[in-house]
Amino acid sequence: MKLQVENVSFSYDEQKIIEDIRLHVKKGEFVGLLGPNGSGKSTILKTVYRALEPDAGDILLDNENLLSMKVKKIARNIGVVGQENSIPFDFKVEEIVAMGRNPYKKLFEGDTQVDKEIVTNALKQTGIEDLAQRNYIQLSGGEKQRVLIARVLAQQTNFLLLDEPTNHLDIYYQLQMFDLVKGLGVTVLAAIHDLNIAALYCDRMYVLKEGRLYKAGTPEEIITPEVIHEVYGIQVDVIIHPKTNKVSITYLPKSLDKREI
Ligand SMILES: Nc1ncnc2c1ncn2[C@@H]1O[C@H](COP(=O)(O)OP(=O)(O)OP(=O)(O)O)[C@@H](O)[C@H]1O
Repeated sequence: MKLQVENVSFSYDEQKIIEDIRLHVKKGEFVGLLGPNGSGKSTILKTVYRALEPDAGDILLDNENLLSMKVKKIARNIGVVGQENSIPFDFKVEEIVAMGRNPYKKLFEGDTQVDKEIVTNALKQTGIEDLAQRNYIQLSGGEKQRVLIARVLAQQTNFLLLDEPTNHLDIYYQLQMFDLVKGLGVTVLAAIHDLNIAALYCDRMYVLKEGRLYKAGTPEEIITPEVIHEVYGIQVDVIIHPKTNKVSITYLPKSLDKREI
């Protein structure tokens, strides 16, 4: 499943939020969206999962126009883990994960044995079997996030859109979740703040600045002291880590003595 975003723009009232965004994600690729707060990462993802309608441009999923695709078809093709964890009613965890199966059902159709096995498996994969009978509303931020990741796993789509999917998770679960998603081998477009995590998992990345694409490339091409300074205005040190063979970044705070930098 591949995605093409072609010259997409979006404004709230008169204010341009993203402009002329061109990006693509090849089948099986893990692509990161980076950029400072407010640079437009969520807005791009929202236009792809149709929460927002672009003012201009096209979005194609496997060459089919996503903007005219039926909602149920989109739900069978695209799984979304958004930033907000709110669920309008207080369902049990297991019920929320089972909602991942809805795109495959007719109205009022119950869960089949296969659905139940898929849900059990998603609970296991995310390590939340113990939470299955708990009420969602009572969970911590990180637990909620794992429930929503389990729901998207139960949805079994070939394409995932992730908007900072692990921002509430401790580092153990962050790595577990990214390993899990990477292991699925599906196509992924993910907004990620943590540059080290992005470098570990992304095949390619796009950097946004003030609603426009600033640069695209591999983690080695993007995560350089120059680019990070231009985009985030901070000093960093970057090495290729001998164990991971991936870019590893150290932040150099302003408070550090200039001579030490
Ligand atoms: N409903 C809205 N009405 C007006 N402006 C909005 C609305 N939602 C978002 N914006 C603005 O759009 C811009 C882009 O926001 P967006 O959420 O896409 O950024 P982001 O890169 O995902 O940021 P973050 O890293 O903080 O999550 C911001 O300046 C934000 O204030």
